[in-house]
Amino acid sequence: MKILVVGAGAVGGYLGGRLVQAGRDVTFLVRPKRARVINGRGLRIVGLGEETTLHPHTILANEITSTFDLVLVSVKAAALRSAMDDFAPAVGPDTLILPVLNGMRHVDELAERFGERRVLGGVVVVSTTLDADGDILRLADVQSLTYGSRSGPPPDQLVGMLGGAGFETRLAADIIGEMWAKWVYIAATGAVTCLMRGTVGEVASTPGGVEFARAVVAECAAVAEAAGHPVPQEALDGTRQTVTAPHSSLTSSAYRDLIRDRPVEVEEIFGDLVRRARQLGAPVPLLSLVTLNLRVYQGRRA
Ligand SMILES: NC(=O)C1=CN([C@@H]2O[C@H](COP(=O)(O)OP(=O)(O)OC[C@H]3O[C@@H](n4cnc5c(N)ncnc54)[C@H](OP(=O)(O)O)[C@@H]3O)[C@@H](O)[C@H]2O)C=CC1
Ligand SMILES: CC(C)(CO)C(=O)C(=O)O
Repeated sequence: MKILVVGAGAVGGYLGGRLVQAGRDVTFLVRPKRARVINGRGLRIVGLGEETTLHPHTILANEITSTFDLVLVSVKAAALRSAMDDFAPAVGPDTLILPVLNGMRHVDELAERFGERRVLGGVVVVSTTLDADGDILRLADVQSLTYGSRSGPPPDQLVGMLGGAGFETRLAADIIGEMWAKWVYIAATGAVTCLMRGTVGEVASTPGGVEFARAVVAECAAVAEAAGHPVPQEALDGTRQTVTAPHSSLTSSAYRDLIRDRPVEVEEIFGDLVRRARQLGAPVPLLSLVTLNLRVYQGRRA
């Protein structure tokens, strides 16, 4: 079973790297600069006491000559459109496409381009970033991938392809519900950390911080509920606990991008949630505020 990982960044490099370690048939679709790094110093996974160097197969867009069984899409939202052009030749009649981007709207873009049936839903929980050397730096010991079909039959063939490779995997019956739950989690974590410019713990240990974080979670959860995908109580309690933990060093990838002056996935994580909330009549003053705040940031960068 041939897997093409599109984007060897923090998420794709980590999951793809684990699959390489487990002996799976993995190729990374990369752009020339990233190819030079990986072909020079290797694909390195570091942090939390680990220092792993791998030498995976890499390929550039113009070198794709065959199709793959699975395309794992792990680019940032802003790069999705050009990535779709790049990996299109790798998509054959039976290829499945599994995106792991945060948010929801990438699924529609992929389905519009490649067809509803082959585009799965995916939720990844890792905490990784690329360091100055281009190595994949692990920030927390969490790694899971939940995936599932959005409409067609369950993709049972992926169980063996992705399972047992050093990260948890789960084939979900309701992947759209799981994506909403993750969206609530990431939007809440992102809003708290980006708006307050601090870690979860810094916000929670400041007077008013816990109340603020709770209000953000309530807003996000109300949108999911209004959209017909209420977050299960246990997951919601977990999110609330995570974003109000006083000593937590947790941030979000949106916040990590913000403090490094990189583009933030503003529209995908926050703007799209606000848009849906308005359509559904759910009040979202805090999410509107973080969206405006980050749009100003994004505008200044442009
Ligand atoms: N980091 C995290 O902890 C988590 C991130 N996510 C989500 O996962 C998604 C990916 O994030 P993350 O991995 O952090 O992002 P990164 O920026 O670290 O990685 C994205 C990678 O995609 C590559 N890329 C972009 N366009 C192409 C292309 N056309 N062909 C090949 N490679 C391409 C970039 O390479 P280049 O060097 O060429 O620009 C880059 O290496 C986002 O939606 C994010 O929200 C979800 C959970 C956790
Ligand atoms: C799970 C979490 C919060 C890990 O960083 C994430 O998805 C993100 O930051 O994008």
